[in-house]
Amino acid sequence: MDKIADKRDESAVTRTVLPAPAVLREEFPVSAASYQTVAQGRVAIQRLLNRQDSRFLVVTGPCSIHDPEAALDYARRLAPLAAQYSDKLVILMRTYFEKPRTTVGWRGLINDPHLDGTYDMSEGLRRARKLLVEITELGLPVATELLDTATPDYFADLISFGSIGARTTESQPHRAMASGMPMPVGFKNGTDGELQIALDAMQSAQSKHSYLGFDEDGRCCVVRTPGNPDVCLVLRGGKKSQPNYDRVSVARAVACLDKAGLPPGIVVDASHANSGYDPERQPFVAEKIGRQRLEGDKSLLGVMIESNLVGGKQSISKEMVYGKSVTDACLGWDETEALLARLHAMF
Ligand SMILES: O=C[C@H](O)[C@H](O)COP(=O)(O)O
Ligand SMILES: C=C(OP(=O)(O)O)C(=O)O
Repeated sequence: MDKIADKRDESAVTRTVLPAPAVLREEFPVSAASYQTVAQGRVAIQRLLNRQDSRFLVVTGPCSIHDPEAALDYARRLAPLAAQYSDKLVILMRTYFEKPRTTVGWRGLINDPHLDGTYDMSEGLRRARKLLVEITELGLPVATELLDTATPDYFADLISFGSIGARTTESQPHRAMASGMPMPVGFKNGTDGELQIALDAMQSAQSKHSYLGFDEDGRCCVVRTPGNPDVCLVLRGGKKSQPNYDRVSVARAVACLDKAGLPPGIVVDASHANSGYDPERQPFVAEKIGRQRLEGDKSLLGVMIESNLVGGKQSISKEMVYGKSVTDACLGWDETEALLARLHAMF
């Protein structure tokens, strides 16, 4: 009998060992100030989810962080506003270090911190953790997308709100990972606008799971989770320019949550398909959500904004503009500051 020729070259796959999570946690420990910020951020969101707090949630920051210095600059501008508006708004900074791509492209600071295809993930994880410590020390809580199921081991202790993205909401490993996260987690509807996968994900994440993961020393282990009671739905629109934040879409989402026995908490991503990928439309969407909420739709907990120091986006090159997105186009700082003031005045 002919032998089946196996033409795969297994030596073509290489592996580089990373520092264990415990090593980075020791290198960049959580200070007392950071601990307090993270805990207060988590409690604030839990209270919004449980209707014990009627403030409006605003998660704002870069689509992706590629320059920690610019991100810290953004945080230093946002932190005083978050404190100033804290009577009516719960403001978190969007600190996204991992990017899911439709096909291929730069995958974020953790994956490729030098933006040159060298994939120095050890440095990427260090930069991400260091920045999270620095931002939370300013008293500003942060939100991030939990994209790779292993990376939260390196920084979950610094995050107040996690998000599972449109491309991974249907993934079993992400649901299981979210079920053990120590912070509230929002699940996005699918890129095609499908809500059901997010509802299923919320139900799954509320349950206990056991899955293959890692301990703080990086050893492979069975991770057993208690289930995460603090979950919500994030509406991000469907294909390209198909928004789902209008009254009818929100009412439909609330009815679906109710039918599934899930809490009626909804956050609206004012970017992506909800703004037709036009960053200048985000204020319109965010203010519309604010008005819908004021007019009685209490299921609307708040909004997410993609914003940076400079509006728009740029390609990765040798001469990049400071504070400008290298992934989706963002709203500029001045417009963001004005939007926050208007949202504060609205409530
Ligand atoms: O928020 C970011 C992007 O929309 C997401 O990473 C997909 O980007 P892409 O379609 O450019 O790959
Ligand atoms: C990738 C993102 O969003 P979505 O999953 O909705 O595409 C994001 O918010 O960075």
